[in-house]
Amino acid sequence: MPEAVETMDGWYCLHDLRKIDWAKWKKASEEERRQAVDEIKTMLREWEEVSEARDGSHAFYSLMGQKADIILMILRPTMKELEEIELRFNKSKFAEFTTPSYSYVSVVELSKYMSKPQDNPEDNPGVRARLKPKLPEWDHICFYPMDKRREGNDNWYMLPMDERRQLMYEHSLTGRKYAGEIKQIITGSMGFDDWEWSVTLFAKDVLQLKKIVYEMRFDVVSARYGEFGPFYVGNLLKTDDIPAYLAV
Ligand code: VOV
Repeated sequence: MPEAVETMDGWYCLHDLRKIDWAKWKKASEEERRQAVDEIKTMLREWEEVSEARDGSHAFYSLMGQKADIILMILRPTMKELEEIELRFNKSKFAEFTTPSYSYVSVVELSKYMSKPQDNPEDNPGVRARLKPKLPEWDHICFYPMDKRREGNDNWYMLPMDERRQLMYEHSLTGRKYAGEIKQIITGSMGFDDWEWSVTLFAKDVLQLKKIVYEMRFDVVSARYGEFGPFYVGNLLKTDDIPAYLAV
């Protein structure tokens, strides 16, 4: 039986994607709109304080295309805290003008493919920091869920550990070419959501998102074993820019 790789798990993660009901938003009174904007700005400011205290992190972006208008990605030490945030957002004035379009529940995950058997990577402060990452405020985000294929001869879960390790090593070499251009957060979601992992990429230059995903398509681990869900791409929505984004 192939051996399962051990994972290290960090902060819990919720991706919450919503559409804005622009027709309803336009019909709302100026007072209602002001209240909704103030409330969302207050929430974000409070989350910025949580982030500064290193008790969590979040990202807020507007999305391109018609699948959704906004994405909130939030990281917290417990699932309970994620629930409180989701509930608070749902009960806010602003939520009255949104409809849910997609959500994803997972936990920041690093696997031990690259670590030596005698080492405990969690002793390494760099590894611990990656399990509780501060999400970068880079201009662009790309989010998608993915699986490893289990089909006939292309079954990731039937490969021996050494083969999987080698394929992950090759994957890491492609990834490293994008150091400084792309920051990736991989979260595991087996038992939590419909796909096995979520991939969230941050980029300063939006084109680098296309380039890394394209180049990785040729890594055997993606070419042969990768299956992908919907892709979402968007632009940073800074708290101070929210009134302009929502102005009608
Ligand atoms: C910025 C680039 C980048 C870099 C440097 C990088 C490196 C690494 C390393 C070293 C490791 C293994 C150890 C660990 O840290 O877990 C991983 C792990 C993983 N990756 Fe990755 N990845 C990147 C980027 C990156 C991308 C763009 C994708 C999507 C693939 C695509 O085709 O669309 C991805 C996927 C994953 C997944 C799903 C896993 C977990 C697989 C599993 O079976 O456990 N990843 N990844």
